[in-house]
Amino acid sequence: MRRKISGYQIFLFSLCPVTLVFGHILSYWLNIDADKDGWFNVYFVKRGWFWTSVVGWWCFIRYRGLQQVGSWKKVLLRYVVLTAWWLFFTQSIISGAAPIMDIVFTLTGGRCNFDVFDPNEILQWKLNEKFHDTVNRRQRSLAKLYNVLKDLKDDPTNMVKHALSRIESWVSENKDQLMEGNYTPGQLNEYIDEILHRWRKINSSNICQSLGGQWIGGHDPSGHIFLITLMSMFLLGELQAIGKRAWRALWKDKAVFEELRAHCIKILTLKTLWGIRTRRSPVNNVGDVRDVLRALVKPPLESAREVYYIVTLLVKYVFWNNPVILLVVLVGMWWWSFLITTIVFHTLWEQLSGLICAYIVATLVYLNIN
Ligand SMILES: CCCCCCCCCCCCCCCC(=O)SCCNC(=O)CCNC(=O)[C@H](O)C(C)(C)COP(=O)(O)O
Ligand SMILES: Nc1ncnc2c1ncn2[C@@H]1O[C@H](COP(=O)(O)O)[C@@H](OP(=O)(O)O)[C@H]1O
Repeated sequence: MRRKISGYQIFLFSLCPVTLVFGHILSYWLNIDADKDGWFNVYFVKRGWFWTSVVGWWCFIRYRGLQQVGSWKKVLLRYVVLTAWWLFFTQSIISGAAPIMDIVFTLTGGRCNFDVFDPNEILQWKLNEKFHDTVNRRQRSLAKLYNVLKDLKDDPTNMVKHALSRIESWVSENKDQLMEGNYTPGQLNEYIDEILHRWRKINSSNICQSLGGQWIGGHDPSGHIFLITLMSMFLLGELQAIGKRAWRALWKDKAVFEELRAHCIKILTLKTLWGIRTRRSPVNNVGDVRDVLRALVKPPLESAREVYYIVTLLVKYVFWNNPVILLVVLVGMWWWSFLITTIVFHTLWEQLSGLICAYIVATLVYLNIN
């Protein structure tokens, strides 16, 4: 017999594909910049599986507890399947072997590139502006490349030493030395490339990045689209099981809002220095110094106490009693990053391959959750 798909499941299974189509359409109208090195990308999205695991498991523990062995074993199994797929697809877990996404990339003609100098500027010796997309990234990559080449100094060929001296002189902004050499920028790029590829098997984007190279040329399935699809479907998929309890808990605690309101009103109605009337001495009609001092010290202390109550109430309400709020915020953050990726990064085919690879596995896992 055919199982009925609920409205929630339609939402769960269509969120990422619909967002990809939506973002792709937006990309024709919008021309936005996204910072690859921004804190949100670096500390949240790029460590997304960590945040997703912590919030997902915390929600499960708070709403279901660990007593019902049957239920957490199923959750654990789903988590292990998704984690294993994420690891195989994006990380080099077996020493020397590349992750699936990097195997696809190299099989379709991609490689780690070291075109440091602009090959068209034979006399000028300019840095290749296409070598990494921002000045900061280029500088960081050059520093990495320099360190690697420096460690290869014992290489019998003169080439390495030559390349090394040239990058070093570039880094220290001494272009004159570059012009004196007998090489063209294009030849030097080739030397560096050859030396590094001969020295080490560069078969993953991680190794390439660690050497300062640029991972270009092949079909590069979007790691962000892949990871965010997997994370969103995990969080929203598990929300199916805890949703009702979470919703009830959210409204059970309504008294918290009254308490919060009372504390906010207290802060707003605290008497400040100019709100306090000092008692005047009947002898010389001068204001009482103690009143002034009290007015200086008391309001800040009382506000600090109220702020402390408010923060404690909020932390208890969100982190302890209603962690589903964290889950929803996290899904919102992943959705936003997904949208940005679809607008700014990769080709449509690379986005689609990232999506499909995560989507198929997550759909198989969550189609028969009950
Ligand atoms: C009830 C039974 C007990 C439950 C037992 C489970 C307890 C789990 C508790 C949770 C603890 C947290 C464990 C988290 C483990 C991790 O995942 S740590 C590693 C985190 N790493 C990431 O998140 C990296 C994600 N990033 C990427 O994969 C890549 O950067 C990218 C996004 C694919 C991009 O790749 P590029 O090549 O840079 O483009
Ligand atoms: N939403 C987003 N915000 C910022 N950077 C993003 C992004 N989506 C993708 N990127 C960046 O685009 C590059 C390709 O991403 P991916 O293959 O993971 O989809 C990565 O660069 P770096 O690997 O140089 O950091 C990644 O950080």
